[in-house]
Amino acid sequence: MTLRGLYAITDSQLLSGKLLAYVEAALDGGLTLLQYRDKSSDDARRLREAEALRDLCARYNTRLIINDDAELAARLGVGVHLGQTDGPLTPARALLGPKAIIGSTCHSQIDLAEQAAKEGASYVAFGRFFNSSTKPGAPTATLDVLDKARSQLKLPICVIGGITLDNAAPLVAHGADLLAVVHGLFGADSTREVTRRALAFNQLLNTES
Ligand SMILES: Cc1ncc(COP(=O)(O)OP(=O)(O)O)c(N)n1
Ligand SMILES: Cc1nc(C(=O)O)sc1CCOP(=O)(O)O
Ligand SMILES: [Mg+2]
Repeated sequence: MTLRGLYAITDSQLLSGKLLAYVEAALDGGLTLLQYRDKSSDDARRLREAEALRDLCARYNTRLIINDDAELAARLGVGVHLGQTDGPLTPARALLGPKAIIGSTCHSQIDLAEQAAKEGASYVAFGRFFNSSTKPGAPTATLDVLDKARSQLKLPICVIGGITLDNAAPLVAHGADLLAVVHGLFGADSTREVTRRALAFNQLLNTES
């Protein structure tokens, strides 16, 4: 499976009251993956919103990924992203089946990525590369790890953390396949601007490789 492109991630505060409109605007500009990320414990809302996003993504032929929650992903028949404390990958792969997309947070550690590959991850995520208002305390990563990852790993490489149109080019030049973005995409004043940014991210991915 080729996984390359813009990977939009939702944020419940940033997208409060405009989740579907802003996600559809991003889809209009082109998304390879969409991650539903809601850190609240409102299970009913999470199910409702995730179902709506699954149906929306299906219209655009974009794969939906649920953050943290393999059970919810299984219920909806979509993929999951798991961090280092979100449970093991092997049972998640068994639960979701061979075709599901499963992502793994590896911070800046190649050994974590090699382990994730062995346990059935579909892509590995490194970050954070820049200051992030969404997750300010995430451990940092540098371009060196991206170079190592590119030369040592066969899986698609995702980068995350403070990525914007102004700082993404070096990440692509150093081998990133997936640009995972929250604020740099959705922190916009209008749906039109979200679509413009998504189109521009895609252009950047196509010209830098
Ligand atoms: C694509 C992608 N990469 C990294 C993360 C971070 O996952 P995690 O470390 O589990 O942190 P939370 O997002 O759960 O706060 C991610 N969600 N997506
Ligand atoms: C959810 C998340 N994980 C990170 C990591 O480094 O693992 S950084 C991050 C936040 C990404 O949002 P923004 O694009 O607004 O910085
Ligand atoms: Mg997590």
